[in-house]
This record gives sequence, C-alpha cells and structure tokens, in this order.
Amino acid sequence: MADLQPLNLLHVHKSNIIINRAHTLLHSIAIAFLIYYRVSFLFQNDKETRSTPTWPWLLVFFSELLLSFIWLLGQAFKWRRVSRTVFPERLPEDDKLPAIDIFICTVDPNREPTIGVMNTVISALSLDYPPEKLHVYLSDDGGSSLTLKGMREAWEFAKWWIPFCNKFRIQDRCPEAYFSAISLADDVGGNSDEFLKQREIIKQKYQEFKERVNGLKEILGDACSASGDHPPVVEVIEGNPHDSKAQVLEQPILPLLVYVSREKRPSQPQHFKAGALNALLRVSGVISNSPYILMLDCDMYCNDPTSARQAMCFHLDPKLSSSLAFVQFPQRFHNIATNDIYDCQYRSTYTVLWQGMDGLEGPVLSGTGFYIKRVCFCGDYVQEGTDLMELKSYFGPSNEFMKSILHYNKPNLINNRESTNSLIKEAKFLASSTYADQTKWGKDVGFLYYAVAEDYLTGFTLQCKGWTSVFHATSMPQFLGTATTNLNDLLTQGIRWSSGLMDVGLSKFCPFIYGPSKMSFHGKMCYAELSFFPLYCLPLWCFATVPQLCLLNGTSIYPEVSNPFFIIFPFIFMSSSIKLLYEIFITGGSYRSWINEQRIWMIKSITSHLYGCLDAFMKRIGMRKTSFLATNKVDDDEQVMLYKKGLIDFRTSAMFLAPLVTLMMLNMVSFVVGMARLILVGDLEKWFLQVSISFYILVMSYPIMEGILIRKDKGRIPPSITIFSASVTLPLIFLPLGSRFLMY
Ligand SMILES: O=c1ccn([C@@H]2O[C@H](COP(=O)(O)OP(=O)(O)O[C@H]3O[C@H](CO)[C@@H](O)[C@H](O)[C@H]3O)[C@@H](O)[C@H]2O)c(=O)[nH]1
Ligand SMILES: [Mn+2]
Repeated sequence: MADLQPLNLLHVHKSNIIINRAHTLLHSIAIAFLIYYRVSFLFQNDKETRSTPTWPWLLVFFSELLLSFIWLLGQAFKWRRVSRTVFPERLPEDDKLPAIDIFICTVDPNREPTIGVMNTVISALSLDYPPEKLHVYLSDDGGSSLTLKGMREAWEFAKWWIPFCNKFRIQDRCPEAYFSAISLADDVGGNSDEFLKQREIIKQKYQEFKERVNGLKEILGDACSASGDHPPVVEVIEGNPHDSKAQVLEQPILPLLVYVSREKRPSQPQHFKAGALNALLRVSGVISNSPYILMLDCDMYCNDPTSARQAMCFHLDPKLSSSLAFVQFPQRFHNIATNDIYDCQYRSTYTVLWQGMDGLEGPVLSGTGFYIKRVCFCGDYVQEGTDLMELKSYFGPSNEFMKSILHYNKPNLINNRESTNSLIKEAKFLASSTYADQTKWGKDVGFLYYAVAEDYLTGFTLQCKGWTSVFHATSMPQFLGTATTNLNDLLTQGIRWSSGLMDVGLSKFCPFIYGPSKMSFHGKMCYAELSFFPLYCLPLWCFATVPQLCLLNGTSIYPEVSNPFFIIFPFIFMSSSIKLLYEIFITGGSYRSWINEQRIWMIKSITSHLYGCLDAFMKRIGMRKTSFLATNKVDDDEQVMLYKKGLIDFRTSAMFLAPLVTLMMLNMVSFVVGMARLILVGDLEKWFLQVSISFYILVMSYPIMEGILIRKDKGRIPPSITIFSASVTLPLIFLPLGSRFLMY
C-alpha cells in the first residue's frame, strides 16, 4: 500500500492565477490606449503637432513600447504559479537510494576565503544521506595549494564533526554557522551534560581547524594565490597517515572527498565556471559516476541536511522522473539585513518568477543549489548502436570515460590502491586543458560555453530538448550563500549577468528563434524576458532625461490634465505599483522592500544593465572578449557597518557614480524649474506629468542626495564626483545636447 502514496504534491495557486490574469488584461487595455494616443498624435496634422518636436515624442514612445513589451513577456511568469510539498519519509530504504556526486567550484582564495569554502565542503560531507553514496568534488580553478591543504584540514575536522552531528542530530551542519548561531535551543542534544561537553570539544577543534587554515595563508604567502597557468591535479583526500586513529573515538564512514584542479594554460581558452564543471563531469565520471549531481558555488553551504532526500522525492517519482532533468532550490543568503537595501535576496526571482515557471516546464537552472541527472549532459549521443569511434569524437578519447557514459548507473568506485593510481592518472588526463579540443564539450555536451550565463543557457537548451525541471522552496532554506552587500560588487556582478543574458538573446539561442524546441510559448516568453530584461536600461535612461530636458526647454510631451487621455498615465503607474506591492505582500515583504526593489532596479538599469548591454554588443561585433570576475566574498568591517545601518556603500568607480549623480541633478533642476513655473505661470495642467516624474525620481534618489550632502562616513559619494557631475556632465553634455538634439 505504502508505495501508492505520492512522494510529492503540487499546489496550484488558484486565486493568485485569477488575480494575475485579470490584472494582465486590464493593464494591457491601458497600454493599448496609450499606444493609440501616441500613434494618433504622430499622425495628427494640426498646428499643435507642427509646433511639437518629433524626436522627444519618438523617444518616449519607443521607451513606452519597449517597457510594455518586456512587461508583456514577464506576464508568462504570472500565468500559473505553483508550489510543492515533499514526503521524504516515504522514500525507499537507504540502501535503495541512488548515489550522488557533489560539485563545488572555487577559483580565487583571495576573493573566496578558504575557510568559507571549507565550510561548504564540510556541510556537503555531512548531508543526511548514506555516506557511502556521497562523493564530494571540489574544483579549484586557481590551482592554489592553500585550497588543497585546507581540504586536508577540513577532512580531519570532518572526522570529528560528522559523528557529533549524527549523534546529537544537529540541524545546522555548516560549522561556522552552527557555532556563531546565538540560540542552540533547537538542538536535539539539548542541555545534557554529555552534549555540552562534546560541543565544547568540537568547538575547540573547530577553532584549531580555523586557525590552521588561516595560518596556511601566511605560511604559503604568494604561493597560494590563484594562477592561470598550472598542471592538472586530482587528489583523493585520505587524511593524515601520522594522525593516530585512536584520537577519533568512533571512526566514522565519510563520503569520498576529491580535490580537482583542471589544467590551465594562458594559451588555451578556459571557459570559466562552465569549463571547470565540465572537467568535473569527466573526472567524476571515472571515479564515482553517480547518476545524480548536486552543484554548489563555493559560498553556498548546505543549510538543511535533508535537501538530497527532498530532491529524491521528485527524481524518484515515477510520474516525473523520465523527463525530469533537475530539481532547483532557491538561492538564499545568510547575510541579509532586515532592510535589504540592495535587494540582494532576489525575492521576486525565487518566489514569483521561479514558481511561475514551475507551473510551466520548470524553473531556469540557477547556477547553484540544484540536483541534476548526469545523463542530461550527454546530449542525444549515447544511444544504442552508436559506434565507439563516433562517440569518442563527441566525448574525447578516454576509454575509461566511454565506459562511464555507456554504463552511467554502474558506479566505478575506487577499491584498491593500484586501481586508484591508474584512475587518478586517467582523471588527470580528463582534466587536461586540451582534452576536450575538437569534441562536443561545451557545444552539445556538458555546460555550454557560449555565454557567461552558462547556467541559464544550459538549462534553456535542456528544456528545448524536452527535459523538465522542478522548483522547491520551503521556509527553511536548503542552501545559504553570501549575498553582495555593497554597491560595487552588486553592480559589477550585474554587468556580468546582464551581458551574459544579452549574449544569449542576441545569438542563435534567442528563445524565440532557437529550435527545434519542445518548449511551450509561455516558457519561451519567460526565457526571453530573462535574456532581454537588461534592455530596461534604454527606457529608464530615456524617462530620466527626455521629459526633464523637454520641461527645461518648454516642450510638453504628455497630455494635459484636462485631456481624456491623461488618466492612462497615472493609471498605468498605479496599476503596476499596486500589483508589485501585492506580490511583495504575498511573498512576505513590506513597503520597504517595495522602495528598495524599485530603487535598485533603477540604479542597476542606469548603470550595470547599460554597461552589460554595451558589453554584449561589443562582444558580438568582436570588440571585446568574454571575462568572468568572480564575485567578492570577503567583507570589510566598514562595509558591514554601513550595510547594517541601511546606508548604501558608494565606494565604487566613477563609471557607476557619475551617471547616477548627474541624473539626480538633472531631475532636481527640472523639478525646481517645473515648480517655479507652476507658481509663477500657473500652468500646472500642462506640466503635471513631467514634474511628477522628476519628483518620483528624486524621492527614489534620496540615498544619493544623502550621500552627497549629509553623510560624512567613508561610504559617502566623493565630492570629486559631485563636482565633476555639476560642472562637466550636466552643464556641458546633458543640457546643451538636450536643447539641440531634442528640439527637432
Ligand atoms: O573561472 C571561474 C569563475 C568562477 N568560478 C566559480 O563559479 C561560482 C560562481 O561565481 P560567483 O563569482 O559567485 O558568481 P555569482 O555571480 O555570484 O554567481 C551566479 O551567477 C553565475 C553565472 O554568472 C552562476 O554560475 C552562479 O552559480 C550564480 O550563483 C563560484 O563558486 C566561483 O568560484 C569558477 O569555478 N571558475
Ligand atoms: Mn556567488
């Protein structure tokens, strides 16, 4: 009887669907009126038209169309929002569960502190899953001896940590998080003497481990920094032979732990994270070859040890499993303040958008925190009767690797020293920088190399082939990462993402034209929205400049208050704002989230999305090369202090600050001039909308004004930027340009 009970349930959010569809309809009607108004104005031939310059009209109209188009694409996310429940207790016995390989990527110990990476490794080693079925691989793209030595230390500490977690059923299996948590009341161990005594011992061990890892950095000095020129290294971590076994009382069974650093040569393209993951796919193929793989960024530790079992509730569900490629868990972060000034929790992505896609073919592959089937990465090449030589031309020359893909579900575990040595030799060959030359790796096999948004692109092509995915979010986050908590990291990361997504949109992979595709039209709309949303930068730049410059030059580009079409504009604004507020409230946000999200959307569009789009266009015409600067995961005290106080840290480059400051000033000027007109001339009717836009932008720019005028801390806006904007960009570029160009 028991196996008739489902492993998971799907809940369709019916009332949400009704509200969303009704709103889409209403909002679309308003947009249709707006388009009618603009088009009929352009074709009018009366005196008024002739006296109004055409350029600003066209620019504003174009912006309205683009904004509406991206909005319309985004409605596909709202079409069918669903959520899921799992029943891990109904899973088969432990000995019937499939094996899992865990991949963790790191690249640079200076940007990604080793102790943090090791915490992720330890949390993965201690997942609540049969240890003989777990194999943890760490890819070190920097080839740093610090990471390798850190791993050996982590292994020693794990021998203490894992039995402790198992014995007292510790929930929080990331040691750093566990020992820095204030309340330990949730531990099953409670207050028993034995537990408290053990915890003290383990805490001491953790301190020593941490000191040793941090000490390594000093001992190794420069030798530990990341390099782009190093041979392949593959090492199975087995611990220190001098360490007497008697020290650890119960010798626990630990998962396999493997260090992999693929070969890198400056003359060879390395393809960043996608290249690292593909090397891991090959290496793990000949070592453990598990049918499922969990992928993690080095800062994403396992917060809920049961995530593997949760994922298996989908992968082992006979109704889903044949087409299911991956189970995606949300990216959540451990360092978010209550006032999330940078909107770095990606509330809308990991609630509204991914749940919406889950109601279609499934969410986008999100880089980290997903359990994926290994067979997905083989393309369609592994079929019965395919010639071995042909297979080698797709997958490369290794015989061992061929065996692994042809028997993908037969684990190839290490058993004796001799075979271990030959396996390691083969693994190094598979991790060499030329192994995949002239093969299908990166094109059809493994992670695709075409864009730096390798996760989005790879997941997209999988779904085009008919694979599906599942999204599962619970109130207890399965994984926790480090969010960017300063403007510089946020905007730098934003450039990479928007450039990577635009790369896809501008290529043959553009969701609307790529085929043959088994994806639904709604699914394509979602993918298209994600790859084109950086284009929001164009309308946002336009709305921040054109109405203002027109106001300064006495040109009205919106209907007067008495015009029947006037009402469309406030209606569209209110309708989208109220809808956003509704979504924020049903997903646990507040008014403050609304302001933060709107503000960060504006700041990112004006800066990183613009630069990201430019970067993508320049790569397209061959003027720039792809790059991937790993996000900084080290924070300094000043930055943390500013973040906790809810103050934006403006210590970033002028490239980001100058546009923000200049646009704020332009809006200030136009607002003041507009108000003066209202008072002196009294033509409120005519200027109401243009003045309101400036007012709204000024309200949203409050932190910028504060950063210029009020703040005295290190993170304020440097006076040089303010002076530069006030004396060069605004009076010498914007104002003259605006008066010349926009008046035709
Ligand atoms: O050449 C590289 C560059 C990066 N990484 C690793 O890739 C991961 C993600 O890099 P990070 O700098 O943290 O990028 P984010 O922008 O925070 O990452 C998001 O965006 C990436 C795509 O741009 C996805 O791959 C990530 O999973 C997703 O979390 C990290 O573990 C890095 O160590 C490598 O292994 N090799
Ligand atoms: Mn990251």
